[in-house]
Amino acid sequence: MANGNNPFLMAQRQVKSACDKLGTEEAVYEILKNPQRVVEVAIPVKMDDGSVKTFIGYRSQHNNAVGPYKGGLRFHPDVNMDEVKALSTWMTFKCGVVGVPYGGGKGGVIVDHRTLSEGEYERLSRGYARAIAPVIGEKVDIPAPDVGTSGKVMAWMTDEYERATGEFAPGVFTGKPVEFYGSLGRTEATGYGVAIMARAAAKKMHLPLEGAKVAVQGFGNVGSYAALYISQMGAKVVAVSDSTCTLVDEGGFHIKSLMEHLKNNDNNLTGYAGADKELHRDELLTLDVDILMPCALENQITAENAHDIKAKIISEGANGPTTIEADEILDERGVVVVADILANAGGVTVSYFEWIQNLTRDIWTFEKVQEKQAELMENAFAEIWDLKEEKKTNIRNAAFMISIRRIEQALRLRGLI
Ligand SMILES: NC(=O)C1=CN([C@@H]2O[C@H](COP(=O)(O)OP(=O)(O)OC[C@H]3O[C@@H](n4cnc5c(N)ncnc54)[C@H](OP(=O)(O)O)[C@@H]3O)[C@@H](O)[C@H]2O)C=CC1
Ligand SMILES: O=C(O)CCC(=O)C(=O)O
Repeated sequence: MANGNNPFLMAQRQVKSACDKLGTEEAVYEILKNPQRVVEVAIPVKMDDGSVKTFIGYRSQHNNAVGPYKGGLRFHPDVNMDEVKALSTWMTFKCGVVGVPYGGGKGGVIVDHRTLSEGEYERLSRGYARAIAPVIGEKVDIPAPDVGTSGKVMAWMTDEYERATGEFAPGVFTGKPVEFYGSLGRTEATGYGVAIMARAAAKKMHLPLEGAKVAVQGFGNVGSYAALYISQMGAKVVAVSDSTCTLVDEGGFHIKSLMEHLKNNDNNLTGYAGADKELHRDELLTLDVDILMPCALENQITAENAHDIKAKIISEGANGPTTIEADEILDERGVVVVADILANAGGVTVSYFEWIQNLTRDIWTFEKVQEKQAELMENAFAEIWDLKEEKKTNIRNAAFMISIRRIEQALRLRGLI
């Protein structure tokens, strides 16, 4: 990994730049530049063939001045300590952007879960939950799904945590299945938010959403629902991709048919009969569209391809999809980038709603969840847009600035600065 594309260095530069623009005292960056704790665990798993394999996992707890650590768990072969540290840093500022009372955390395991049987996947998930049980808790650190994990994994982990501690603690993980203390609207939440943020940016730019062309990179939890909701808002999703290919349909995809195809095709987009053509997966980013939604992994939009991006709006479903150099190029070219810590904050927002329901034993309707999510994110967008205009900066910097102001207050009131 080139140093410039190390996500943790990138996260630190983003925080520093916003602290400088705000003129905060040095102690603020000094505290926020590193996670408070990073735990590495080795998880032995009995494999189906009788052998034992040890997997390495992490949990990074960035800052808890505002509230318990909060953030997802990633199962992916490229997981590493710096990535987890970066993702936990972004979580702290994401929670500050939408004003939910959490700090940032993130975890991961180095594994390609698709190579595991269902039983091995469950034993690994349970092993990870047991390993981090001493450092998490309903009011300490609350993990959630990310790449390679899902509601099913959160249910296994909640059960394992409860067995390990002897407590009934449904609020220790969020993103659980609705039938197992999950919240209606959590599965859809991140993608829904990415679509709402694209719509808010389009309105500011006087770009009619009706018929606007959209490309969505990554068709997992975030990408598929971002595609579904933006198409329901009137836009035309003309390209989607996953790690196997890019599919193009100039007439606009029927998103629910694509989601159905995935279920019947080993979770791969390739081979979908309803597409005009199939391209290499990376070709999606530079297609001639109005809105681009990167919903896969970090470092996708770089100095190498930023000049070729045709979209006028980018709504970042993924964490860290745009490098700092690419951000500068996009800024110069007038492309509006709705930054990850705002665009994908719908997930943690509805995780917060799930947690409230768990702690109070309440159950909210789908409509209530979506209405409250939309209101919270639209208000955050409006506040950040106004600050961006006032300070003549971009959305990312303004989002970090608003968040840092909130965290700085908590640090001060706790007597840490
Ligand atoms: N889940 C959530 O609530 C939240 C997730 N995020 C972020 O959103 C992003 C996606 O997460 P999520 O949807 O949960 O993960 P999933 O595992 O559900 O989906 C990931 C998707 O990205 C695809 N993908 C992987 N590599 C590439 C690539 N190089 N080009 C194109 N597609 C690729 C995968 O394809 P394949 O299946 O073929 O591997 C899959 O379709 C991550 O950055 C995550 O951190 C942010 C906020 C909340
Ligand atoms: O739902 C959550 O708590 C966190 C989701 C997440 O990992 C993220 O926003 O990147």
